[in-house]
Amino acid sequence: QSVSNPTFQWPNTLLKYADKQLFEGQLSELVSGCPPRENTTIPAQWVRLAYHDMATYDVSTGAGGLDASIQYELNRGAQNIGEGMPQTLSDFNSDALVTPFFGMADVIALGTVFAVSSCGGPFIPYSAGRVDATEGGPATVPEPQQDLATHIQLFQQQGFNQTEMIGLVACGHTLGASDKRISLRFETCGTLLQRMLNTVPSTVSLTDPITEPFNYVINDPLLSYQNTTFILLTALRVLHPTDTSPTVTMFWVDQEGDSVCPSTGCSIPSSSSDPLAFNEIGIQVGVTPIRYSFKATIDATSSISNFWFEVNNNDGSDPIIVDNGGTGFVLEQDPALSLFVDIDRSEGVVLLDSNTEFFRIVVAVLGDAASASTATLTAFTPISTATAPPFLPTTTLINLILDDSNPPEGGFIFFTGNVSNSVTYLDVSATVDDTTYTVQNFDVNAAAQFLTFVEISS
Ligand code: HEM
Repeated sequence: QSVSNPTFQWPNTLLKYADKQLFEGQLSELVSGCPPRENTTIPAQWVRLAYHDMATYDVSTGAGGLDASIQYELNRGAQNIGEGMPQTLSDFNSDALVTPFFGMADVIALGTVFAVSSCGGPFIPYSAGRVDATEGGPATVPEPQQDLATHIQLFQQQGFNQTEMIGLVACGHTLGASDKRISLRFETCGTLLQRMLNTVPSTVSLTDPITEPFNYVINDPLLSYQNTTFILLTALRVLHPTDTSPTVTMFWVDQEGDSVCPSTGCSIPSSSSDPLAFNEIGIQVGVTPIRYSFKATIDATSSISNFWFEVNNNDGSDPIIVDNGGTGFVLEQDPALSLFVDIDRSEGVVLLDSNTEFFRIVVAVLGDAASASTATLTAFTPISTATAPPFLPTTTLINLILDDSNPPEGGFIFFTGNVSNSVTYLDVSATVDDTTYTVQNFDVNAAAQFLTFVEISS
């Protein structure tokens, strides 16, 4: 039995994150088992919020739709009444899921996928890429005292005909306080709810729907410069039936020039293999995700141009080459090897007195000490500390300083700066003489598990 799930083409930060949240993410735990809250259920509150957010869509102008404008629309009397609305947004805020490329609107849609599934409804194929509004939309949520003609007209404006309206209302309302969950299983519920979630402003384009976890997803490589070598950390998520025990090998070739790798490439076996936990949606797929980790030591002079993997199922079948659709996983000199967060030189710091933690980030930049150079971090914090919606992430610009404790070495200079442990993503930028290098969407959580933590008591 072979697994033939869709192929993931790296790098695609949005798709990779969407796959991870859909099949491994913890948001699903908040609605596991269709739990009650107040006189209703959490899933019902999440789905109602998604509909009310989407209900601003106007098919004639292409404006509105699922865009998180609901964050600014909660003071509209009858339309968005109820504690379930701010509570739902608070659930989403506290899960720290938004990123610079995945906003609250994508979280609202993801929440509906989990909510519907947890109450016995169908799996809704998930697309990401929504764009968050910065203000409220028109007040076009249908109200119960309006007549049928008004409801029909409002749904038409939202892109749904009369039959679809009846279907969508039925699918949504079986999630509420009443216990008639049966109609969620209507075949059409999945289709109608998917359309509801994918009703977005006409200027927005969504990813193709994700229906299954991708085969072979790699972790973005993490680098460190150490004593004439690059240390490269990466990992490959492999899905396989439980009756095989594959071995996975990483290969790479160097930059043209001084070759130290044989013509077949340098290679190393995985340093560890660990089962990954899929969430309730992921488990339904029925395969075991395993993460194979790699730590490659690469001669810094011959360097690396691309890498790939060989998955051997050890069952007599030919090994599977995982090479990103033929190109390999390419590391360009600029920016990947010219500017990187140095994972071994960076560290976690625990302040024992206050029991707080922060990260001391060290950035390696190609250049010599005499170069005129500056470096900055843009730090992204997903969780808002606001007590009521809108819950908005914050970004902070941090000027880095030359790092005394990491003097220039191997053609690199090292900058440092501290970021709070509530930061999840970093953009890094450095200018050396007249050259600017930038790295976007560095995943702090993914890096944090490789950091050394030091404890200090002042
Ligand atoms: C003519 C259109 C609609 C009208 C007039 C309407 C009206 C209402 C009203 C009055 C409530 C009770 C709110 C409360 O007091 O908590 C409600 C609940 C709900 N509605 Fe709608 N609705 C409409 C369409 C939809 C659609 C299309 C969906 C989703 C697909 C939806 C999903 C829900 C859910 C899940 C609840 C239960 C919320 C909870 O129990 O907290 N509704 N709706």
